[in-house]
Order: sequence, then structure tokens, then C-alpha cells
Amino acid sequence: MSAHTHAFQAEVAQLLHLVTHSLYSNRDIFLRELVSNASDACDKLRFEALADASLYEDQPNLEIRVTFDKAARTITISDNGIGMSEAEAIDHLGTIAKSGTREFLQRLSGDQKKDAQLIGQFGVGFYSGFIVADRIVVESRRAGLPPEQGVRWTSDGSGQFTTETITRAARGTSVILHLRDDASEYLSRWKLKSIIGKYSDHISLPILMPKEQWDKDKGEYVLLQEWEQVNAASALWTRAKKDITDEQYIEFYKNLAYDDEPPLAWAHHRVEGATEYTQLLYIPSKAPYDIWNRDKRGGVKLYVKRVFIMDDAEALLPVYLRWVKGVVDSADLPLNVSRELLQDSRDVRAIREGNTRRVLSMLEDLAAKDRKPEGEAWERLSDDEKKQAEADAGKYSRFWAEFGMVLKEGLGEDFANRERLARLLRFASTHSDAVSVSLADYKARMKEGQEAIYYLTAESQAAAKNSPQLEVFRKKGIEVLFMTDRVDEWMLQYLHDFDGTPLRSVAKGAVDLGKLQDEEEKKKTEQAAETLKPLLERLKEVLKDKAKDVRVSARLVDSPACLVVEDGEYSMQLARLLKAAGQKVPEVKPILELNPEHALVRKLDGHPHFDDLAHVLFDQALLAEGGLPEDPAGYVKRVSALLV
Ligand SMILES: Nc1ncnc2c1ncn2[C@@H]1O[C@H](COP(=O)(O)OP(=O)(O)OP(=O)(O)O)[C@@H](O)[C@H]1O
Repeated sequence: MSAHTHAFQAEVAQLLHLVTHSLYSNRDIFLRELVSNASDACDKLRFEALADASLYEDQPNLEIRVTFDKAARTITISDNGIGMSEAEAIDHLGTIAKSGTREFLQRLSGDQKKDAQLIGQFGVGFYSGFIVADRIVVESRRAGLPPEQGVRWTSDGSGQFTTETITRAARGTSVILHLRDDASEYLSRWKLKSIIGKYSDHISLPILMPKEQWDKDKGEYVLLQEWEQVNAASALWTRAKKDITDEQYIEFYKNLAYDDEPPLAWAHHRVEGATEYTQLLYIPSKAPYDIWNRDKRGGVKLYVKRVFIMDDAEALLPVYLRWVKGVVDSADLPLNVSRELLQDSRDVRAIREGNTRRVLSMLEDLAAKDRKPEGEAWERLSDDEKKQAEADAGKYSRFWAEFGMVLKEGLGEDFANRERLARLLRFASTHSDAVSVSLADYKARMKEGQEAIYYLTAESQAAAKNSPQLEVFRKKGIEVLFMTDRVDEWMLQYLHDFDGTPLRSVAKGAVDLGKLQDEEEKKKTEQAAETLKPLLERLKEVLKDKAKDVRVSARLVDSPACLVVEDGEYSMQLARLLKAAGQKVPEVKPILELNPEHALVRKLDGHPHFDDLAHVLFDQALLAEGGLPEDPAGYVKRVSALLV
């Protein structure tokens, strides 16, 4: 039968180039990928056979076989799963269906170490065979097709591959790797078996390898015709917790998440009651490169009674927890459940709520252990407890740095858990450069008579720290939280109070420090407002296009002026963010507040360049606040005029 030559899709060729130039730091993973494909193929067969049992032909026992041939320098991974028709082989092994591929390729930086990590996250699946092979032959027959409609797919990993029709009695697929010269180490039963043990132990199908026996005459081990199962073959999550070691949990995670780093935490539970399911959920230690993509499907695999149903079942967790990885195995859902059905299922809703609660508990637990106990509390711990406390310390901070911004989305999305989510928030503040202050910490530090939790939104922590709006708070030692993430402004629309205490922006409305301001201070401000009335009126007139109002400030100590907006209005920062995102924003005219004590303000009255000075005051307040003067050239001109 004649062979046909096909070109790889451009992205595949590009990936192959990367793979063959061995960006992989860990070559062993090729076997994990190919075994995982074999297992997927068996899952697919089992799934299709639910509707048509004849697909099993005379082989109802699904299994994976791994063998090697020292003389021919080949490793063969075979499965009796769904198999591929010729058209499918051309399609599946010549293109990449995944939509993220192009974006992934664009992200590669050329820095080998970083790229290797990215590739690990992405997983190049079948093509990872070329890490160790310079030629791959795939022989396959799709379940349900006659033996004469088998296919042989061959490629040396350069730009093209060939296919030809073959006769193949066995259903399923064999992937034959012709090893590169530098990959001889894999021609060893021990080596292959140990890789399978490490990466594929949890695969729920038996993985078989031929037994080996010492041949005295030849002076070497030879393979027998007898097969032996080399993996535990019980899905990890179905085993009892006490029978699973931490290493096994971690290895399972690495497989599941394509992550080289161990997870920060995991939870494994069998949930009983109206809806029965097993959940094994992990909190990764690093955010994936596309964490911001809200369309990305969740990271939880769905099984029904141990039969794999689908990857990335987004209905099993709310969107703001899309970075959680894991497995849910339901005892109640029908096997033929589709994504659409999942959205409407009551059982799924119960599972989603249960998963959410579980993830939040894990986070609360990490948060509670983030700081090592000190003093007496530390001394009371046993040696083992100390070790554990040391291992746990800092984990929540790591989590927060990676995923905090995404967790904040939850405040707008998950009303039922808003209170719990609010407790998990962390901020930097006037009292802490580290992003580690919780709202509960803040409340515990509130001054006598303080009635609100104060915050400031800004472009960056540096900008926040130097903001004039903070001056009076600093003077009085009142803590102000810095909200410098883009989502903060959005989040604040849903977070009005915490534990009965309102949140208040220091850049909105008239500053009302309530009982924290003494009578004398209040009087002074009122008096200044009275005395400066004519000046304020004049400024209002000069700045009428820029400022909604000009008034005397109670917030300033060192700076001459600052800008604020009225309660309920978009903050200047939010208006800027929305504008940058191309959205229409209602015009926000700020209020200019003046420090009556400041020399510059005192100089204003009767100044020959009154108008220039007024505009400069306004523009400088805008700059200090993180904005830019509308007319930078005009600003420069005015400053120059004042300098000469
Ligand atoms: N052993 C096999 N039996 C049947 N089909 C296979 C087998 N190996 C690969 N395929 C087909 O080739 C496709 C591409 O495989 P590949 O490993 O590159 O990607 P994937 O399995 O979809 O994704 P990933 O491995 O990254 O999870 C698979 O989706 C599947 O359709």
C-alpha cells in the first residue's frame, strides 16, 4: 500500500522543533505523556461503548502494555483503547486542536529554563515522544473498523509525516519509539518500570510489562513472554486517605496539573449525604501563565463512578476558583452527562458549593498558619509541631502573591461566601510594606473612637505611600490600607463593610475622622474656610473647567493641595482604569482641597500670577494622585513662568 506524505500544521512543526532541541529538563516525562494518551484512549472507548458494547469486540479488558527491544532500539507503548482511523491519525497527530497553542508559543522567551517550565505547564502530549526518539511509528485501528482499515503513521519529527493503510488485527494503538543515540538508558526494564511507578501509578488501568529473567548463557537479562502489572491501578482518590503518602498525593498533582512544583495544600474527602461524591482538590503554588483568562475552563476533572467523563469541568467550581486543580468523582451523575447538562444539574450545584467551601477552608487553614507562633506559644510546641509550623509558615503569603487578585473576583461573584472571602484578603498599608494585613488585623489595631476602615486606591504601592491624602492619617497614627491591584476598585463595589465596620476611601468625600478629630482642629478648619472664602471663590472661577469645587482640607499636613471626589462617585483611579480599557466613563470632576497652613496657599492671595499658580496647584495635586495634567505643555509653561 502506498504511503501519503503530509505536512505538519505550522504550530506542530514549531513545537517539534522545541521538543527536539530538548528544552525539556526532565526527559522521563515522555512516557508519562504516552501512557496518559493510552489511558485516555481506553477511557474514550469505555465511554463510547456505553452506547455500543460491540466496540469491545472480544477484548473487554482494557490495558496498556509497555515493552522494549534492545536490538532494534525501540520502546513500544500499546493500548487496546479507541484507536484511530487514518483520517483521525492525520488530524490528531498532525495538528493541535488546543486553542491556547499559538498564545503559548508566543510566550516562549528563548530562556531555556523558563521555557521548559512553560512547556511543562502546557504539556505537548504525543509530541514529547520526540524528546527521546528520532523516529516514531504509530500503528492503530479504530474500534468498530475492520482490520484492513488500520493505519501506520510515521515521522522523524521534522516538517512532515507519512500515513499508509495497514491490516491490523488488534484494536487500539501502538506507539513505537525509535530511540536517539543518547537515549539508550531507556532500554531498561528497571528504568521504564520506575518511571511508570513515579508518574503513572494512579492510572486506573493495568499497565503491563514483560517479565525478565537472567539468562546464564547470554550473561544478561532477557524478556519473557509473560506479562506483569507494574502499576497500582487504583485511582488514587478512591483509596483511603491513610493508605496514601504525601509523595503520592504530590506526584498525582504533578501529573494532573503539569506542574513541577508541589502544591501548597490539598484536601481529599468523600462527601456523603443527598449528593455523594469524592473530591480531591489541590491549591497550586504557582499561577499558570493565563490565570487572567476568565474564559479558561476550570482545572477539575470529572469522573462518574471512576469512569472519566471530562477534563476541565468548569461547572464544578465558580470562575474565581478556576485555578484549583483536582478530581471529582460523582456517584450520582449519569455517565452520559454533557457540559450543558452539568450547568443545570442540582447535584452539580451541590458539588460546586461543597468544593467551594472546601477550597475556602483550605485557604483559611493556610492563612491561620501563615505566621509562625512566637514566644510561649512556640515553646509549647513539640519538635514535630515546630517542624510542621515552619513548613507551613509563609504558604498563605505565597498563595496570596500568586492568586490573591483572582480570589478578589469572588467578592463580586459569590455572595454566599463574601464574609469568608473578605477575611482572606490581604493588603499593604501605612503600617506594613508587606502585603499581609488582613481586615481582621486592621480592626484589631483600630484607634479608640475610629469608626471606619480607611483605604486608598492607587496605581502602585509607591504612589499610595506618598499620597497627600494620607497626611492627616499619618499624623494621627491611623492605619490606611493600600488598594493597588486593578481589581480592587471593582471589588470595592461589593465590599462596603467588614464585620460591622464600614470601609471608607481617604480620597472620597469630606474627611470625617469622627471622634478622632478634636474640637480645636474642627474649629480651625471652619475658621480657615471662612477667612479664605473670597480666595476659594476666585480659584473656583479660574479652575471651573477642571474642578467641581475648591475647599479647605482637613486631610493635609505637608502638601499644599490634593484632589478628592464625592462619595458615591467613581474614584479618579477607577476612571483612569476604565478609560485605559477603552470604556466610556462619565466625566469625573474632582474637588480641589487646599491646605490653609501651606506657604504656597498663603502666597496665592494677591499673587501676580494667580491664574498660573492656581492651575499649577491643581495639576500638581493631580500628579501626586497618579494622574497626568490634561495639557502637559501648558503645565510646563506655567511652571516655567513661575520659576523665572
Ligand atoms: N494512544 C492513542 N490512542 C488514540 N488516540 C490517540 C492516542 N494518542 C494520541 N491520540 C490522539 O491524538 C491527539 C493528540 O494527542 P496529544 O497527546 O498531542 O494531545 P492531547 O492528548 O489532546 O493533549 P495532552 O496530551 O496535552 O493532554 C489526542 O487528542 C488523541 O485524539
